[in-house]
Amino acid sequence: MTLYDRDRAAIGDLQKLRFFPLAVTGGKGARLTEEGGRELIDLSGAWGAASLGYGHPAIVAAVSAAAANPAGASILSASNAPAVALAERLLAGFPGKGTHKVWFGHSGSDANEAAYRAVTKATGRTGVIAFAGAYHGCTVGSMAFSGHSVQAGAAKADGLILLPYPDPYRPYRDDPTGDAVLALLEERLAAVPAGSIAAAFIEPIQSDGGLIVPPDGFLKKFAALCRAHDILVVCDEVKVGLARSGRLHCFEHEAFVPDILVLGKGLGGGLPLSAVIAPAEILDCAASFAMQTLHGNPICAAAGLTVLDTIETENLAAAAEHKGRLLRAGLADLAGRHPLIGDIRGRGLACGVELVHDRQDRTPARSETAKLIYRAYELGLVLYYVGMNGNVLEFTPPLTTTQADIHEALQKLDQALSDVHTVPDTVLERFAGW
Ligand SMILES: Cc1ncc(COP(=O)(O)O)c(/C=N/[C@@H]2CCCCNC2=O)c1O
Repeated sequence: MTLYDRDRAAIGDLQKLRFFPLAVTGGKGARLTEEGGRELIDLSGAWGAASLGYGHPAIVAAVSAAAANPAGASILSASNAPAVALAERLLAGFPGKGTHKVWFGHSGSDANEAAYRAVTKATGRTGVIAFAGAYHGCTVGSMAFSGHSVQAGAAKADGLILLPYPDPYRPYRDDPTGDAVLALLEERLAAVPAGSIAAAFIEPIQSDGGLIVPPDGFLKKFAALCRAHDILVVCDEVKVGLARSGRLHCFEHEAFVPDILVLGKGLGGGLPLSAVIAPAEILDCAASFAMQTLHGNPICAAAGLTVLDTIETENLAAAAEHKGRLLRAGLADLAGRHPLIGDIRGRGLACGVELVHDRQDRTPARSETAKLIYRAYELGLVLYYVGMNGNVLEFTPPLTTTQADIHEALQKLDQALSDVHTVPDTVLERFAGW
């Protein structure tokens, strides 16, 4: 039996989001090694979690040292040096006014859920604003204010106001500025009792909803409108934060500062680690309220400290900005030869390529997208798709990806685009995708 066959026999489908039979035995840099030794370039970086790629020497050294002399295993009932140091580092890099503190978790889901539960507890308000297409997590609490189609069946939060995300390529009410979304929010707020909304959750680039960069100025106007109604603004930067967008924090592109920042994925450099940075009065509103045994694990915290150090020492925000421009320029070159490419967008190394049947009517090319990433896998690329129409290639490679990796990946993608129509429909029957 192959490794993938053993996976199918031993691990349930519950947590699988599969597009092709990738079974990994190792990794180095931006490359994964399959059983049998084939190397693939990972353009997803494990959905953005492998921020420093695989086997980064600094991570290996930090995790090995922490594992050899672990400062306990949790922050719940004993403090530990790595977690305290990481909290201090995160606060030093957050420009929020007043006193903020940190909550540590394992995932973006538990962090968003903790943020939601804490703001409703601290304010006594139950309402929450969020966006269609938003993926804030896969726990009951984080699904309650997520708007992605994959969580459509989940129970939604009482008083949830779900807005269309301002998408310049598919603009709500044909308004590319996003002002029509703000007008809708004003209408929805007028229809609820004043002071009933606790917080608004927004991704500064909506990732699983289609790697959508909002129109310039939207985030700042959205935050101002929320604050005019005394509504806390929560930025979910689990995927696009921590240098990926070309700035340390993605919100910096819009010169506004959220009240609460949620981090995850790349914070752990491939280990399970998330964090919420929020005003002390929110995170001190109760004790033993949002806890899991291994929260604040010192080995994961050591990894987090190394990620932040490496972002600084290797200047990874500027690197992401530069390499992202190279990537998008290469994708634009491909668009000249492949009409399937309808739109190219992103900031830094958070890029999206929307595939359409026709550039005029922009009908989503869902089937071709699934076939393309399957063919790309056969050619040696790991690349997944996102979007409410399942037609947006998502590029969130390790921030340490080299220019040579990008060049080689673009060549393989060029070939995959040429080959899409050779991929039989039957291939997709084995993989559920989104
Ligand atoms: C902006 C944002 N916020 C929170 C989450 C949830 O993070 P976890 O999957 O670490 O719980 C995510 C997770 N996104 C999904 C994870 C499941 C597989 C599909 N691709 C993602 O990136 C996210 O993108």
